[in-house]
Amino acid sequence: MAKLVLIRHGQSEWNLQNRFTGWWDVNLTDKGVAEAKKSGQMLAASGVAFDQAFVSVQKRAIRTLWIALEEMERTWLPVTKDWHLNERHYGGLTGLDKAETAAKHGKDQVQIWRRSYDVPPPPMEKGAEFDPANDVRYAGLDVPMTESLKLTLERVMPYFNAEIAPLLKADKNILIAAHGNSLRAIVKDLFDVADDVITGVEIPTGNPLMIDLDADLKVKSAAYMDADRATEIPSF
Ligand SMILES: O=C(O)[C@@H](CO)OP(=O)(O)O
Repeated sequence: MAKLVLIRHGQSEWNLQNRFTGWWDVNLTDKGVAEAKKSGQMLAASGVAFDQAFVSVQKRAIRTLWIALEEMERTWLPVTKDWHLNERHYGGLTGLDKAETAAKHGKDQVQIWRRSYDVPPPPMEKGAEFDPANDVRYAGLDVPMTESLKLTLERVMPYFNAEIAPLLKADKNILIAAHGNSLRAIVKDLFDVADDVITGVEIPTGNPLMIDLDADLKVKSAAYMDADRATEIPSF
């Protein structure tokens, strides 16, 4: 049975400041670094032998993975970085304060932008302060201007199915370091979570979710490694 571990990056500077982040490339806080270290220590203690790791092209996830691999004495592990694992693009909300935005547009509207399955936030304006479109790492890509969870899933899952699923089916143990919503997309698909239920699934920062998968990628067991910071796992 293959093991798949999903780690959401440790606390980021904009998690701490309560700002919509999306594709903006913010760093980890000291607390985020500590969460990543603890993740690595728990993964080392689990004794699982990982074959490969995957990560987005955003430094909060890359650093989380690197710090965890350091703790595991596994910095030599093959790592694939790919933008398909990026956080969902937060459109025109990127950089704004979540509480101020709720005060301006109403809590309900902000909750729809944050957690509805298929309503994307207002699009990013071209050339706006936090528009990543001209970032060299995205050269040649049709960078989205906004993404709902549904749109995020539609870019994450074809990548997962093409690049990661075959490894899991071949019984390889895989580590993925990514983001609240790119991981929510993977969880939705693997656990077959309904559209109106996935919106209530909150993946904690820096807390590895260890999943056992059979050869058909059916979930056989799943648990957060740091039980004190665990959230509810969807049924399977
Ligand atoms: O700001 C973001 O990019 C995400 C993750 O931190 O926030 P939310 O909880 O609204 O999905």
